[in-house]
Amino acid sequence: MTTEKLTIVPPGHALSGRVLPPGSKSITNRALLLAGLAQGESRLTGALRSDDTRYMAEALRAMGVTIDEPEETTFAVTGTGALAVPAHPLFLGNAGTAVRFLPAAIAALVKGEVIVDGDSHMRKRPILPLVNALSSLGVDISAPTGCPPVTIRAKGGFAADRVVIDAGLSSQYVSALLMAAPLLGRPFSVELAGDEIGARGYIDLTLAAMRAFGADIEEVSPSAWRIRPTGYRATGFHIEPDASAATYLWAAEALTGGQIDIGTPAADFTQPDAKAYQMIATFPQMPAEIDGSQMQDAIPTLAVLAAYNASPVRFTGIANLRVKECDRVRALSLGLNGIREGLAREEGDDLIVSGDPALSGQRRPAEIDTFADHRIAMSFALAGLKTSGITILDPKCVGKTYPGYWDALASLGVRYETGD
Ligand SMILES: O=C(O)C1=C[C@@H](OP(=O)(O)O)[C@@H](O)[C@H](O)C1
Ligand SMILES: C=C(OP(=O)(O)O)C(=O)O
Repeated sequence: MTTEKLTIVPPGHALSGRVLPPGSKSITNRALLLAGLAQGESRLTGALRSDDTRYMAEALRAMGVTIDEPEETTFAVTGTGALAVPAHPLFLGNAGTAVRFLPAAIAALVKGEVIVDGDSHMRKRPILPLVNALSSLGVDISAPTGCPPVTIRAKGGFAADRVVIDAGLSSQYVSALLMAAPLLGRPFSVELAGDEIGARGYIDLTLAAMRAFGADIEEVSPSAWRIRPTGYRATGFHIEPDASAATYLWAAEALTGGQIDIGTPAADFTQPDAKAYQMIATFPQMPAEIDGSQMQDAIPTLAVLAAYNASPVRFTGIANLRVKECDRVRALSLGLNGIREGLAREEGDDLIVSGDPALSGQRRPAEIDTFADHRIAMSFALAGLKTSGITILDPKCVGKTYPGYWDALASLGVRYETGD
């Protein structure tokens, strides 16, 4: 996909067929890291190959981990139980999982200076709560802007055995500290500063992956964990398909009245975004209010679907969508209002989508600014299934988590006009 823009041609028929979403980004990047921290060879199957997982794999390679890619969806990872000082700053694009997970593991294992950096979007995504938590553990770490780049002068361990972390902005800070904990020489406790945590399900994904690689975790309370210093054990690990990617296929099915077999029942996913399936199933009678706090990455999908719903939908609990790959609340309201003025409005951090089934079959030329955000591109493509004239700018940004997205829709009969 080298084209600058892509106009979706509404297929005019129900989308039916079989499309298997790629492996989970969240689980692949956890598994790559944990396998890289273990001694010996781990074989990761069902894995995602995309920009985000490439950045994680390249960073681990730069620190001495051997990673082979024998098949399209398999990584063979051989770790030594140690991480070397990389020769260059680690450039991690806009991969939140890599940028947030790596500094804690580096602080725990590396002896030397490491710079963790990302692209211009990542340089606007906050990391200060994690930096402050690591500082409180005696780690020499700085991020002058509160966002990457982050400089860690690592001493290979922490000076305390308990950390309190504020996860209001991102659960990834908690996951980072949890995954570093088994590497320390003594038991370590991770506690949340408040009860409020969006995306709690991602912490459960972290705990499950850690346990699969041999970690011993006691859940002291719903917001506190005690982890024994076991290190990690190399293992074979299968990664389930990506639930956030699945939401586009579920929504395409609901919008067009089709039947798309994604190969995995919604109830079988362990990722938080699978909860969106129930919401999508209510279309075109979606609820008047949807709390997005526990299925954040599915909100762009649900918001574009809501544009075709019979009644308005208010999305709440989505404040931290403003600090994702872009300000998603703004990108959604701009894109929806670009399709039809008044289709969406922001109220504080809530997004209200008015719902206009008459958009189906209309021609509404609109160029959707994706702000290089894969989820904005993938969700607005759904509008293009029903309304003609929807043009997605920078369509290749889907490579962050779903490089095969445009081909997947094409395999269901969707056609495109390119703007080149
Ligand atoms: O831990 C993870 O794998 C993720 C956690 C969520 O981010 P936040 O914790 O920053 O909300 C989610 O949006 C992101 O796509 C993946
Ligand atoms: C927020 C996302 O990604 P990350 O934080 O991992 O960059 C996402 O994939 O929607």
